[in-house]
Amino acid sequence: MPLMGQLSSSFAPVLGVALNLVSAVVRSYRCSTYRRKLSYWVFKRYEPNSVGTVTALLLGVPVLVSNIVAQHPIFSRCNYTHTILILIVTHNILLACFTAAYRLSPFHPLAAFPGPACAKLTKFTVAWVTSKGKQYQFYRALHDKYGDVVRIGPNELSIRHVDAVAPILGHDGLPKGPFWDYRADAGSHPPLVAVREPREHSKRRKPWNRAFSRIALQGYEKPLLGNIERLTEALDARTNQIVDMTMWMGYFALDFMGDIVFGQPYRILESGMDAQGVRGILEDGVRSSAITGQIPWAIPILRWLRITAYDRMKQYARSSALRRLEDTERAKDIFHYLNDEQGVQSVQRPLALVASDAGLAMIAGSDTTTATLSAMWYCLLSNDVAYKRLQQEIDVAFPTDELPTNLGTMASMQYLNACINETLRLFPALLGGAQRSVLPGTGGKMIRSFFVPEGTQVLVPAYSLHRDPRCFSPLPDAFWPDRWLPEGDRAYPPSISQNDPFVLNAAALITFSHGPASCVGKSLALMVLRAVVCSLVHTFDVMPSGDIGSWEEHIEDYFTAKCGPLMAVLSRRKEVQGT
Ligand code: HEM
Repeated sequence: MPLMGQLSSSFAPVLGVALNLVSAVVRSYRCSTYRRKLSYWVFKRYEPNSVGTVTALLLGVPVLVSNIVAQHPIFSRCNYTHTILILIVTHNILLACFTAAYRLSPFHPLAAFPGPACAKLTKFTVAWVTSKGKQYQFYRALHDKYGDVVRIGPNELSIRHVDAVAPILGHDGLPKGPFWDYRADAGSHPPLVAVREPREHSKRRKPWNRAFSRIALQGYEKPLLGNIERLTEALDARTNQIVDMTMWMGYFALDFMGDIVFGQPYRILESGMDAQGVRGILEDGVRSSAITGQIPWAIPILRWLRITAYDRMKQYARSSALRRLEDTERAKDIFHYLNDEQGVQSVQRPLALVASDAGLAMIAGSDTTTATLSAMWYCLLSNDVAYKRLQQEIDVAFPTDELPTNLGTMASMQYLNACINETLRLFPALLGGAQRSVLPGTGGKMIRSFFVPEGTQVLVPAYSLHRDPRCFSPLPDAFWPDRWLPEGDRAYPPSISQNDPFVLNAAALITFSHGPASCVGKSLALMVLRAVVCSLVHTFDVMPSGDIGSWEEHIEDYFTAKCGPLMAVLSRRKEVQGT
């Protein structure tokens, strides 16, 4: 007998029983049409992701109908437990099929938007891509293939267009999306970045605005220069050896942020090692948060199973906050403002809330600064012409051998700031962009010429937008700081001519986001970037060690960028060549 025939004859009875079973279940379900329809309708209409609702729909509904279904003759040999199990399995298979069919169907509100079927079907696709750290490349490849608007989830769009920046992120834009859900235990306080309700967010941002006022920033100058001095000393002790610039930028960022957030540097620069494993705690927390943010309904389950690194990061922030409270000589650090130690507010902020926000300051400040500084070294070490030109500008501005300390002078240095802008463009620390939401009940939103239905999540993918030739041309993928200079000061590389069309759309630079939830620490970040690069380029000659060409390929995107090692050799400059 041919193989197919044998198979069909042996499987026929099994198949028959299985089909009979499914048809019995379906027929029995007809007795309870309303309940079956209820769960499908709820999923179809709301695609819920709260654990309670999902559990009720997946398990509760089959249990509810079990009494009726159990009467059917096909279940006569099954005990009650088996009947329930069969019902749960069949119910969920049917539900998954209906949901999948609906998400791919022309009846879905986002049916008109192109995208890969795997992303339209489930957010697990982006969660998986995120777990590999390649979200930013995934989005870019999708935009290159499908165009400016791509469906990246059942209910989510990525929009790569400068005209989408203001409607999504701006003052009349959209509130934050469910990426930030479940960041705090019930009754506890999410950090500022996770506050989705716009009025609450604006209220919570007030102490942050005080922490980054002009006066407050002046207070952070001394710790900044102190930590740069320690960084310079640590690198000076390692001149003519191979050092990992990413690692040292990370050590600096942690020490500095520890100093200005909690008034206590971790002294990692002095010891040359992260003995408490602070960097690991923060990196694991951010990575876990980036993945689970794609499937936020899973967070309570992971928390219940005690397997979320995000909570370890929160505990760490809390213990740092408690230590800071015991400090009798309280500096005017960020904690000072977040804890309202000036007594500006009529109501004292709860410690849990202050700890949550202080933890955010540590993470938001250190990860992003590390990634941007590493990227800046990569750009400079790969571009000898730019490095030399920057060194020359620094030498002119700071002609003595002393470490540069005048932060005002640095702010006005044209080429230094052009190099920083160009790094922020090519390597935004939040590569994928931040999610916003068209809330249910709002009737939808027009973004450019597209109508985005309510219940849709949207983002502007920073990395893809920053490399869009319609916004930055020529050489959108290359490090060319001159694009940020006035026309007369630009030097053109041989590959391009002065007659090539030039486009610089600064509105498309969203490294610090845009609008009411944009980076509150932007001024501090720029001050730090200028001071670190200025001091090190002034003091050392930094050379790449080996081939650093593939550094860019190893960047991982866990909401904030995680950069791989960048090996370099530093030598102390004999004397500054100032004029
Ligand atoms: C190069 C360095 C930095 C980059 C590229 C960066 C980028 C960003 C971006 C893109 C956002 C917006 C997220 C969103 O729209 O949902 C953000 C928010 C934030 N950043 Fe930064 N950041 C940097 C440095 C800092 C520093 C030094 C701090 C200081 C503590 C800081 C504190 C914050 C806070 C608290 C938020 C949340 C703001 C809110 O939700 O209102 N950032 N940052």
